[in-house]
Amino acid sequence: MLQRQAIWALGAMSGTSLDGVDAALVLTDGHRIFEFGDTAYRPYTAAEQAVIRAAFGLWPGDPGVEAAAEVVETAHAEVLSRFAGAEIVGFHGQTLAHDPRGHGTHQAGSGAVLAEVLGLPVVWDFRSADVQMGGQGAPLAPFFHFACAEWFGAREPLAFLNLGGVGNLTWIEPGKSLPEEPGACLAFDTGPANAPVNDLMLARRGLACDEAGALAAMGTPDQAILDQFLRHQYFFKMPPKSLDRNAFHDLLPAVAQLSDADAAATLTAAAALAVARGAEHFPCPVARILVAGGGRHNATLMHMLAEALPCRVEPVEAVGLNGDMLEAQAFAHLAVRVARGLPTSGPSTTGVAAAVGGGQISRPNA
Ligand SMILES: Nc1ncnc2c1ncn2[C@@H]1O[C@H](COP(=O)(O)OP(=O)(O)OP(=O)(O)O)[C@@H](O)[C@H]1O
Ligand SMILES: CC(=O)N[C@H]1[C@@H]2OC[C@@H](O2)[C@@H](O)[C@@H]1O[C@H](C)C(=O)O
Repeated sequence: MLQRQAIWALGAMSGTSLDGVDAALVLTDGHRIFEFGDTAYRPYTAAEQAVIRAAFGLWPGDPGVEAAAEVVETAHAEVLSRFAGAEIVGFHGQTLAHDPRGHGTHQAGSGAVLAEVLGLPVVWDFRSADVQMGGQGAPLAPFFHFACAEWFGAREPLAFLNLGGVGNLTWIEPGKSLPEEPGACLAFDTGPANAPVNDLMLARRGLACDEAGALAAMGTPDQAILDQFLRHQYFFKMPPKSLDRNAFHDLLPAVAQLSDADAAATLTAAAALAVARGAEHFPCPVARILVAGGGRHNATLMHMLAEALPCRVEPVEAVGLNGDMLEAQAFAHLAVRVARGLPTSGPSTTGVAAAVGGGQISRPNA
């Protein structure tokens, strides 16, 4: 593999919401993105979701983990074998447990199994090395975000916001320096994003989410609850920082007395205000925040973000990116970085002691 040559890499991500597997082709040399290629999505069946969900919080060797890994491998093999032309695969797997200061990090699914099935080198286990060197093991998308900013010709500082179960921000100063050098990127979790609203919708309405933010749009946020929310110690920590998923466990009980619409409005406003608090940590202001992840389909959340932030808030589609595929594309790009010995995280993105190239590479035996 020539060091400078761009190759087609195939990335795959199975997110925390457990809806399915996203896969995408990227032409990259590990530094620059030259082209985005085909994408595909393979939903999990309800039965598959149940097997994986039963293994949430478990570690390698625990009962139930092997079954979850098999489901993850089968779904990935199915969707990834639809593609032709890739030279390498970046396989994130499904995070079952993440405890950077304790056990470590655990993504289900073996890259070695996939390498055999696909007949391609597979880069996987992207997060362990970072955690072992004292990093948070997440987020890993920032160096890819940096390459995206260069790809669409950004000249001013900007930020990417991912609105999944939690929110995370990457602040970028394009052209400033290579992303492996501190100063060009700063990344951190903002706080809860879609997860509390989803939990509320499930508990009160039996629905998976607040479609387009329609319920929240009918309610009024409760200011006292929001004030209390913003006093949480997480907002006073300096980035890079990542969220303990249980850190905001008292948010849902706090809205128990509110009507469905007011509760949805309050939780949606909390997500937006958490992002605004996060933006206060940017080393310098940005003109725009580009939003990826499912939360950008929530019009009420997007509206509240625009109100809370002193800059433009736009879906990543505004610059020609695909907000549903960004994470899969990130692992395609990161796979090439790993194969070429380039770092995948650094002190300003995960808090790791020094820039580190995570991931192991499995090659087919034949
Ligand atoms: N049309 C919609 N209206 C409202 N919310 C939506 C819509 N589509 C997606 N969402 C929200 O986005 C969530 C899924 O987001 P996404 O696919 O980015 O999560 P994920 O990648 O699994 O999570 P993470 O990035 O935390 O791993 C859904 O659970 C829902 O809350
Ligand atoms: C441990 C883990 O799987 N974290 C995921 C999760 O999903 C979104 C957010 O939480 C982010 O921190 C990360 O994934 C993205 C792709 C990242 O590492 O950048």
